[in-house]
Amino acid sequence: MNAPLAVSARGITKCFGDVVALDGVDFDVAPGRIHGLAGPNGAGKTTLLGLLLSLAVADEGRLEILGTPVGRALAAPAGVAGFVDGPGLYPSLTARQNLTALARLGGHAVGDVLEQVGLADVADDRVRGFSLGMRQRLGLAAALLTSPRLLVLDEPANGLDPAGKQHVHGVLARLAATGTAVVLSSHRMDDLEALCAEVTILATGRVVFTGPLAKLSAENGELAYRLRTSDPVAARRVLAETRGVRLAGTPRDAEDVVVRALVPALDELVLRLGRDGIAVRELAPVVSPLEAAFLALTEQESRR
Ligand SMILES: Nc1ncnc2c1ncn2[C@@H]1O[C@H](COP(=O)(O)OP(=O)(O)OP(=O)(O)O)[C@@H](O)[C@H]1O
Repeated sequence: MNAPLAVSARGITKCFGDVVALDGVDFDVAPGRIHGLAGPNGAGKTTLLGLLLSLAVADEGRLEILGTPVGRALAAPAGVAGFVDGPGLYPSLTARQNLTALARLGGHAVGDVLEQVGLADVADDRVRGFSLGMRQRLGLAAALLTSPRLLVLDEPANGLDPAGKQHVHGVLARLAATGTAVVLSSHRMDDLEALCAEVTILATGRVVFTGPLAKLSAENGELAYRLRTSDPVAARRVLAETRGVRLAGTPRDAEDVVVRALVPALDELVLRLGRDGIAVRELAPVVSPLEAAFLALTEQESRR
């Protein structure tokens, strides 16, 4: 028999008074997947993560976690770990003492998880003096102690420097490779693109996209690309003559142009430039496909 879905949500609705935080949300995550949750402020991301951690109960809908239907009790099913709104830590204890207090819950050795998140050198320092990024990593270590099969994280890269971020990404990727599902929210589209093969985009409590990132890029259509060539004047002439390519602006650096095109038209432009002896030195989307889709989809929703 196949392993059950880590998360299966159907028609989840959650209100706070008059505010509809989640409105009929359908959402699946398979084991071993890193699933990103994106959406503007107030879209419902934290509310959804809170339901996965059993910090709150949905008003309507059906939620199954690791194959177990979630009832009305505020108790997370076995195998779920994570945190929203920052990890709960004791500032007056050291990193090691914090984890030792939690380690009675089971699983891994404290030293091992401190090593995994890159805090071994500061294990015996008091958490009071920890930076935001260090606290985030310690929160992740606390979650790892229980060997979760579903890990839920709200903005895990918050406060992390680039090296710390890479470290945490590595930890999550290794965890997913062993079959743990990870659901994380982020406002950073580049982080989501680096980590997740699939995303859900929420806007005002509704799912406006859920599925593989590749599908999002394919559906998104025309993107803006920054183009740098060896001969900007001649390049402008070629692009004016190429069907399906539009000049969308000239950035501050006059060497570059911004063009809008679908991928086939862009291919044609590059081939023509080459045939005319104009070298393409740089060609990249101005905003990533995920960011472009995010903006387009969440804008549509807010106009409803
Ligand atoms: N405990 C609460 N009481 C009242 N309203 C709440 C509560 N929690 C969330 N809300 C409201 O529900 C909506 C969704 O909030 P939520 O925090 O889930 O959004 P979010 O996508 O995580 O936002 P952000 O990106 O700003 O963290 C918002 O309108 C918020 O004000």
